Amino acid sequence: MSLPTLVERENIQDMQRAEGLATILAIGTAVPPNYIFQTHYPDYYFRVTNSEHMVDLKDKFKRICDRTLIKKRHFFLTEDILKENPNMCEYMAPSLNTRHDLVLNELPKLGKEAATKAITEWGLPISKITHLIFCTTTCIDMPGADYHLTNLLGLSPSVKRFMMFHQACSGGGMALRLAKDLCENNKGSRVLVVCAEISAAYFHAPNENDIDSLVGQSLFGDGAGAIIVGSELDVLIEHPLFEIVTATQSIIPNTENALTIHLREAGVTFNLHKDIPKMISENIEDVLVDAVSPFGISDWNSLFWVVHPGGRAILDRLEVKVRLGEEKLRASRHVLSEYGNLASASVLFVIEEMRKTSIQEGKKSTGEGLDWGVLLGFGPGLTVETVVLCSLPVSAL
Ligand SMILES: CC(=O)CC(=O)SCCNC(=O)CCNC(=O)[C@H](O)C(C)(C)COP(=O)(O)OP(=O)(O)OC[C@H]1O[C@@H](n2cnc3c(N)ncnc32)[C@H](O)[C@@H]1OP(=O)(O)O
Repeated sequence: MSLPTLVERENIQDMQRAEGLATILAIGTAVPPNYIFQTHYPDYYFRVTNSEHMVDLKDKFKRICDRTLIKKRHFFLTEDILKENPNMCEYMAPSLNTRHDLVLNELPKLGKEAATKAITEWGLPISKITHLIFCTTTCIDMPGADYHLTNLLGLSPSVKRFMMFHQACSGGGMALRLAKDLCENNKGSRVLVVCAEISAAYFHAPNENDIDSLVGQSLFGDGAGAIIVGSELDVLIEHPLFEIVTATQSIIPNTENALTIHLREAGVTFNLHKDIPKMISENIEDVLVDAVSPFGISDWNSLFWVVHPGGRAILDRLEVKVRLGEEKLRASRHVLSEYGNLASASVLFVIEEMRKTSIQEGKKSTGEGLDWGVLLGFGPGLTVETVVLCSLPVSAL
């Protein structure tokens, strides 16, 4: 038998590719039941870390918490768990083993809760999931959370798994970028994306010489988001929510040390430069021009916006810089207020919030009635993940 010719090989490649854009087909989110109101958090945090004597630092922390515009955050960690694990409450004490042991089982379970909601909404049998992408900054272990989630959900043992460790807040956009490539290049594929974060990895006691870390303690919460992506839909069962038009990544010049995240014996530590909001806002217009001007769009207010709610100041500065109407970042501000910064999972919560309110408010499309939108994730680097989306008619849902 002769080997396939070049033409025949190209035909094989064509047959392997899907037609049409990768499309978001379902979304699910989950949070741990335990939550703390932000107004109560300074008292709680300084009490559980035995830091009540740091009166001035606590006052500063209260000021920071007030300025976050976060209402509440959900946490797997409880006061009882922290009492049983005092090394987590001592500033930078070796505690990586403790943190990993606590989180290892919980992370796939939280991911399962979000994924189950997405799979139920999607409507096809679970055996149709061909790929799984699991993204977390919370713990590094093998076999990873992708493997455990495969077992918990009962996915096929031949599901093709991708484990994305330690990608922080740009991880959600990155996972969507990978899902798009997988769907469009593998006919018939259905990709389950799960981003799950448990902030126990980066809970640290206060220290007056580490205000970056203190700022982080006012921001991060726990949550998991799941999305199913596919091309060439089964239109009788599947309901498209958003098309993924393009997905790109860029580095903001000269910001290498602005946001760094490290895995240490004390858990995940981070440095947050005070100027992160300024650095993002001053560069975002260039990113937008690259991403959406090829489609003839230059009016940023004609887009719907799914922005990673990294902190109130990031949203405020971006809104001013690109002259957005005050309602444009409503979904991002809502997620920040209700859950805090959920790192990689945040953008999935924002897109879920956008589709939910678009339906509730009788808008014509899933993107607040608009056709084109942009999803922005920000992570260490500073790295920006930009996903251009098209919304779809609500009437078809
Ligand atoms: C994990 C990832 O990959 C991506 C991420 O999302 S990382 C997280 C990104 N988020 C951020 O960087 C936070 C952005 N910042 C903010 O949202 C706001 O600055 C904030 C809510 C934290 C505070 O609000 P604000 O309007 O700046 O309040 P402001 O009154 O100026 O600051 C409060 C105090 O915090 C201090 N502060 C604020 N940000 C600081 C920072 N990054 N480092 C050190 N100190 C900081 C201020 O100096 C001030 O101290 P005093 O009260 O003693 O003067």
